[in-house]
Amino acid sequence: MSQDSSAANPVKVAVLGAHGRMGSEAVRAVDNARDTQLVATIDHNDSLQQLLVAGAQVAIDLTVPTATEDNVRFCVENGIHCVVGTTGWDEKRSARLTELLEAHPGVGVLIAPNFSIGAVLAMRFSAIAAKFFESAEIIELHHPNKVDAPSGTAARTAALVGEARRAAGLGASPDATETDPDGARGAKIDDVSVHSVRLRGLVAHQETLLGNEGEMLTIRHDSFDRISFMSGVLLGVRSVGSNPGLTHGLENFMDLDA
Ligand SMILES: NC(=O)c1ccc[n+]([C@@H]2O[C@H](COP(=O)([O-])OP(=O)(O)OC[C@H]3O[C@@H](n4cnc5c(N)ncnc54)[C@H](O)[C@@H]3O)[C@@H](O)[C@H]2O)c1
Ligand SMILES: O=C(O)C1=N[C@H](C(=O)O)CCC1
Repeated sequence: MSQDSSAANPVKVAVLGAHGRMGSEAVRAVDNARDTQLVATIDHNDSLQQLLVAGAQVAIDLTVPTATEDNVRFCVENGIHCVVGTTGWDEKRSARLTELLEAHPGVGVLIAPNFSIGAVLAMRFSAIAAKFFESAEIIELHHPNKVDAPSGTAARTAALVGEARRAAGLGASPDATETDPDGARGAKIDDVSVHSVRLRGLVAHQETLLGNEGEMLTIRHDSFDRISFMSGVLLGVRSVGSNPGLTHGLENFMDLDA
């Protein structure tokens, strides 16, 4: 699945959002890997034309929900593959991107709600376990500088859990709450309650709680440091060029069934 890259023939990579928390870590990761070459670093107010001048083959987008769609459109229209970690890719945006990619065959875009291997596995484990439990809720906990809630990972996990519950003929989790004026029961995504905590000291953490009479299964993942996302970012960079069209989720580039 991987693009043919090597130290002698490195993939030319640009990082968008390069001054941010994730972007600066990605700049280091791309710079340090033997088979990738950092050719451009772009942040707010920099011109995307730099990508063309630098001959970028893959752009990593780690910006903000309001900017990511325009960035990706520019890249696709110019034949640059994209690895996207930025949140905000709802169904409408994804549908527009799929249409755009149909007009640009050969270009690949990976949208990865979470690049950490543990979080990808936690999402998969949650989806597998979901049909065996009467109740399911998600708690996501992040640093207080995060601009969106709930997290992209929690939204994706809730969608996977909701889909598995529906397929198994389960309805919404039992809940006798009659009034919830302040949203104490969380956001509802695919009939799954998602609770968002923002706390100084945290990076990115999530729990899927699954309950039956007399038991609870907790599937928890913790990213203590943004380095945890970098092997996934590099896997995306190495794989996206040989996977044209839209790929949703890093698990598609991992051998989870082995
Ligand atoms: N998929 C994952 O594994 C993963 C992990 C962590 C964060 N994220 C997501 O990545 C995004 C960035 O997170 P962060 O914590 O690094 O945020 P951040 O605020 O630290 O960084 C965002 C950067 O993007 C820049 N920016 C804003 N508009 C831009 C534009 N039009 N072009 C280029 N740069 C622009 C900002 O100036 C800033 O430097 C968020 O959506 C976050 O949820 C994803
Ligand atoms: O720090 C963030 O912001 C994160 N964003 C992603 C999300 O919203 O799921 C991934 C985890 C970290």
